[in-house]
Amino acid sequence: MTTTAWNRDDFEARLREKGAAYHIHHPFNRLLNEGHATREQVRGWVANRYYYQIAIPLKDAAILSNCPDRAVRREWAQRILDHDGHGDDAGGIEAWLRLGLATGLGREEIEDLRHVAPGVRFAVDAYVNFARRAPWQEAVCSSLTELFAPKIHRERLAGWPEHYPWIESEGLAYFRNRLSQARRDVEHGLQLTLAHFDTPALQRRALEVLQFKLDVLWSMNDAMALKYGLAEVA
Ligand SMILES: O=C(O)c1cc(C(=O)O)c2c(n1)C(=O)C(=O)c1cc(C(=O)O)[nH]c1-2
Repeated sequence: MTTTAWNRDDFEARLREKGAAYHIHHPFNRLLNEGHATREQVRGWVANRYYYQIAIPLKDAAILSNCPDRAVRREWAQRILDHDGHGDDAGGIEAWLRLGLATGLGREEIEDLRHVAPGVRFAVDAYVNFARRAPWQEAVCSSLTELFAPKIHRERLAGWPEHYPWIESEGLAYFRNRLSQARRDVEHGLQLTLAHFDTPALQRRALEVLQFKLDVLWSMNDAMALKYGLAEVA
């Protein structure tokens, strides 16, 4: 067992190694991003992931409610505005709904959550509940799967127009917006995590927390694979 803490670079490298378990490698995500999904699988994914999208601001509000540091709250609050929208910006949840419409889903069937699989609901709720109950620094750390998200968004932007020409291209705006937002968010979350988790025990805990969040995303994909199958289009 380690008796001294990793320095910041080594600790960051350990966190980044966790990317090997990111849902980018899940068979259901591979089916989607390699272009083998049916329309029903694509629509099912978008409708289920909507439940994650609407949970993110609840999760971020839970972090704010537990965080006594005003400077952190000032910066973190931006995430809620990004998703819920503000002023002329309709926000990420609305962008996700437009993605759904672009795939041929109706707004009502997305918003009423009729397609959401129980396992997706449980996994997402576990993430929100974790943020409500854990020390705010752990909840911040759990957002660090976003270290790995720009790659998965870029894969969709690069591949989907060719794989799924039936999706109206404006629908992909969500992924474009997230490229810059995720970079900014992850920089903030990462600096907070590297500063706070500075003993061997805390650093081990940070890796456990990140694994928990990876498991949330992986379980969502398991539930979607069970519901929509892993059969490829011919
Ligand atoms: O499409 C994806 O694969 C993906 C993954 C993740 C993630 O890694 O948690 C997020 C998002 N997208 C995303 O769009 C997003 O807004 C987001 C916020 C968070 C978070 O934990 O605070 N993760 C993610």
